[in-house]
Amino acid sequence: MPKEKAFAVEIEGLEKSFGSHRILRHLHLKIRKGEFVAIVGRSGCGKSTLLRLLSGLEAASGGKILINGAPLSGRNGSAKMMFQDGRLLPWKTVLQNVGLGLAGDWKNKALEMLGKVGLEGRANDWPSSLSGGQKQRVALARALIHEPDILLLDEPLGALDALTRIEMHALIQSLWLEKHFTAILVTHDVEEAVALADRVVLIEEGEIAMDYPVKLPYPRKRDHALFSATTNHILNRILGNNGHQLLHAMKN
Ligand SMILES: Nc1ncnc2c1ncn2[C@@H]1O[C@H](COP(=O)(O)OP(=O)(O)OP(=O)(O)O)[C@@H](O)[C@H]1O
Repeated sequence: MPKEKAFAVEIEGLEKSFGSHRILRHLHLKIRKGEFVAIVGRSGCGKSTLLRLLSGLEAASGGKILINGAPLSGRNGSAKMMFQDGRLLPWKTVLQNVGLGLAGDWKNKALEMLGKVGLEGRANDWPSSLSGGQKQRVALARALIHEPDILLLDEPLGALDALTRIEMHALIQSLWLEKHFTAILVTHDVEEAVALADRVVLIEEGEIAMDYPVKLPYPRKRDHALFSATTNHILNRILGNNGHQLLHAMKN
């Protein structure tokens, strides 16, 4: 029998309010080491808030978060976060951005990481000369160079065009398959969630309303017979009772 993997993240009864506005209510979620979990839900349901709580940027109003079995207090040193805007420093070169915060032989490490995201030729360029997709490749390299246990992805591909997104899915997936970090992705795009995640988790009214295992092999292929059926199933669940009619209307 294979040994069950330990949990990277255990969230127990998590609560978060802003003033009298309760965003997360008694939320429970466990994520195993190396899992890829996508978090979906309607705008404003608290997806980004949950990621900020996991990164330690925000403090909970109640409940517990355990990271690798230990209670989280303050900044989460096991996690790196990637945002929709790459947040590159414009006064540093691409290479310097990737090597930020590293000591010793940082240049060679940064060059190797840039190679993994396909941008070794742009090392000495300024971030302003890169396309949106290239900036996100640099942001991904900058996060992964620290070999974090956990990668928190807050809608990192939200501003990219559809084709670039698909290329980024392949890149993120191949790096995840190679490096075995735990990934937690917030996204509006259910297809993106199905393209990447082991599990798709829906937040509704401050709780986990659905935890759906995506049983498709890696590397994921969009033309797999079950790919669109899985996407539609999840979309229907998010949209509620009207979902089926809505999807049907959109397709006709
Ligand atoms: N610092 C804050 N102070 C007050 N309210 C906040 C703060 N941060 C978030 N909120 C509120 O909490 C709710 C959840 O916000 P959050 O950004 O987590 O939602 P989301 O699900 O990520 O939304 P979207 O999908 O639109 O990005 C929103 O109503 C938001 O206005």
